[in-house]
Amino acid sequence: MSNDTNVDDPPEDGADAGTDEEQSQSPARSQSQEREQQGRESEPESDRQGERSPPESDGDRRDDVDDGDEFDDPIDEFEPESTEDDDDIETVDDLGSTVDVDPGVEIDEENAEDDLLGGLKVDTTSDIEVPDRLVDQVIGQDEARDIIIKAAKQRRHVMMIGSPGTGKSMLAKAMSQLLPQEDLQDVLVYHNPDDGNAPKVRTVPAGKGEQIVDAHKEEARKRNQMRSILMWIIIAIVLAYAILMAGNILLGILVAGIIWLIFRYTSRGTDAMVPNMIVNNGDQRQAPFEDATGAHAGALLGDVRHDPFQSGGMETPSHDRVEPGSIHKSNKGVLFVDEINTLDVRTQQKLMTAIQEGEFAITGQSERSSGAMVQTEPVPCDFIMIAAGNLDAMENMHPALRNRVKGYGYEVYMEDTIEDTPEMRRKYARFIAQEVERDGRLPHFEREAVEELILEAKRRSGRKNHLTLHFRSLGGLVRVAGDIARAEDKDHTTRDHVLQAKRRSRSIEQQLADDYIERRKDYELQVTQDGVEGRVNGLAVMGEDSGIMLPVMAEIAPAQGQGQVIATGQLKEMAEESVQNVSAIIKKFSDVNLSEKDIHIQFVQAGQQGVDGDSASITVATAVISALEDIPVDQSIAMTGSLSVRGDVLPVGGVTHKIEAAAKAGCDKVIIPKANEQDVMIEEEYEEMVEIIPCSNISEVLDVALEGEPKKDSLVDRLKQITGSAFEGNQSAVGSGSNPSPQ
Ligand SMILES: Nc1ncnc2c1ncn2[C@@H]1O[C@H](COP(=O)(O)OP(=O)(O)OP(=O)(O)O)[C@@H](O)[C@H]1O
Repeated sequence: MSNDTNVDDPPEDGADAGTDEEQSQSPARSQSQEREQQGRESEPESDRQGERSPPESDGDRRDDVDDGDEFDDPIDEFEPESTEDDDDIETVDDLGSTVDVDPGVEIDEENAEDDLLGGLKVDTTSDIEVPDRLVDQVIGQDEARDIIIKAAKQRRHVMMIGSPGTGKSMLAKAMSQLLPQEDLQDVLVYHNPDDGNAPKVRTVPAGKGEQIVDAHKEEARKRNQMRSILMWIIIAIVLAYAILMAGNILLGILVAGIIWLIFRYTSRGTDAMVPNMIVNNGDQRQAPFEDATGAHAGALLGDVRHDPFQSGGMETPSHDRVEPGSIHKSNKGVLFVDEINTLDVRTQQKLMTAIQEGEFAITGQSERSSGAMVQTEPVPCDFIMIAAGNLDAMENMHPALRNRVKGYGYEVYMEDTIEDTPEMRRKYARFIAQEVERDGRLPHFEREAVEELILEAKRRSGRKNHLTLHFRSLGGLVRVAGDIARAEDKDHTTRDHVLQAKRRSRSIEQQLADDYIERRKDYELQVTQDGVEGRVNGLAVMGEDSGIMLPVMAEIAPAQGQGQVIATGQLKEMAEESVQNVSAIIKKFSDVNLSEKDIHIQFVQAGQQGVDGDSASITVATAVISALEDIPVDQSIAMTGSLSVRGDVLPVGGVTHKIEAAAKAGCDKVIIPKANEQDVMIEEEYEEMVEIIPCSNISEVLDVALEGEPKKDSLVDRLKQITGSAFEGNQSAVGSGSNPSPQ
């Protein structure tokens, strides 16, 4: 591959990509650049109407690329248009770092702390200014944002790991806006007269490629025109001679036909001289951003199409069949690969080579295709890779590829929540304005609608004083609410629209959970009244945002041999372990000889998914103790909490959704771990329906859940003694019904 200013001639040899400046910027590319220093170029014989230029040294290619004046004829007249004037995108030197963007609205600083909009004095989101640059639109993720800015400056690769919808691809796109546009190049592939299966490659400054192709086409057109004229003159002479001199018109027609055929088939050669522009950055206003998520080898690494007519003058020249891959299209820009672990190992290895070399030859990816015979000179692919994925992406990523990213870049973990501050709430209001503007059709949101969405962001965070950073799903809510307002032909989206949207945009898990609850009501499987021995209403989470009530039943039966704990209901590993922990406590404090008994524990209708996690261990303990002691459990209570082997109730996830599920199912009280008390952010409508009882040890749980007084020296009584001190201390919390509001 070569890169010089003699734009219309393919070079004979040499390999290059990048510039001296890039050399200092991208250590990953040092090998290719060393080669590039040695690369030589010369013009081919075929193209230049007899003109030849001697091979010339590449020297400093930066100069070559930037200097369009030395273009040879006939391209000289096609000076590339300057791209500087219309480049209004800031370069990395004036990035402005992570300075906060002014929302363009007055702020009531005094009341900012208590105001859900952080003191923003706005009536609707149309009053809020949306920043132009994508990097300024990113909310939260300060570390990732700083890294992206730094990596854009230093041309480093980045690996972003985190939950979906937290801004990974947004940051990658933002990075492409930060890269300098003036480095962009067009890539042309030329026919190689010496070896038809080894097309030559040349890079030229962005915008110049199109001019070269046009010039070649024009040249080819003129050449064809000349040939046509010549052909018709010869045919006319032949016909005239045949008629006038030989007197044989048939012979004349025959010869004319042969001449026509000869001209027709030999004319294909002139078209072959037109280069194939595989990367065209002529119209690019910013460095390219290529999303190669889930791309197969051809789309990622480039391909050469199959040619069904491989001979007889019908074939398509190999350079015309070359297709660029994402790695080539993202040259000087950003290659974004989400779920990088889904790329097969060979593709990951090739990607690694491309990163290392900064250039990668294109060949046919299918072994059976005629394209596999073709291999171009190396094509530049000096991209910055942003690899993204969830935590498991790291495990399955090729270790050497990860090592490349680590060695020449940064790794960053995306945050899921951010502290709730007035400044952050102002940014959330701006997020809604951003989403409305991006969509282009949604009515702007009224102040109350924004407040409701910020409340929802708090709720979805699942942590006190935090806001969720799962913006994709929050953006989904904005769009549904806006769509409802639009369908009603309203000028603005109101709080009511947001509430409707929340009901409408329930996740599949929420819809399933609601369906379960309905069905259980039909079959009277849901017991929420009276006391039942050995039965406890447990609570579980489905998906990310939905709770479900899951009864647990325990039965004690005489053992056939050695007594054992038998748990059914598709328990997963963690849940099984929690059952073992519970049985440890019971064995220790019960005077019943458990070696003679089997303890059966059933997770009733746990469903297809099975039970994961240990958040049901207080439920299991309560059910078993109730069955052992023959004390009924109050069925108006539901509970969630993990249990330590010493009887402490430990915090669990998803308490808000679980409490809401218990309320929906008809329970009056919900026992939760005391440590989770601050995470409760239930919807207003459920606040009146349930009393929340935080507990810190199993004794407190039993005290609330079991009906009637425990007998002296019973298991319940003994448990009270071991957890007595903690129990005394937390007595006040029990039954207090503390019910934190969403705010
Ligand atoms: N931090 C953020 N600030 C502002 N908007 C955001 C942020 N994160 C996500 N968004 C919004 O959510 C949309 C989706 O985010 P994005 O595609 O970047 O997520 P992602 O992390 O790449 O998810 P995935 O891994 O599923 O591809 C963005 O287009 C943007 O509108």
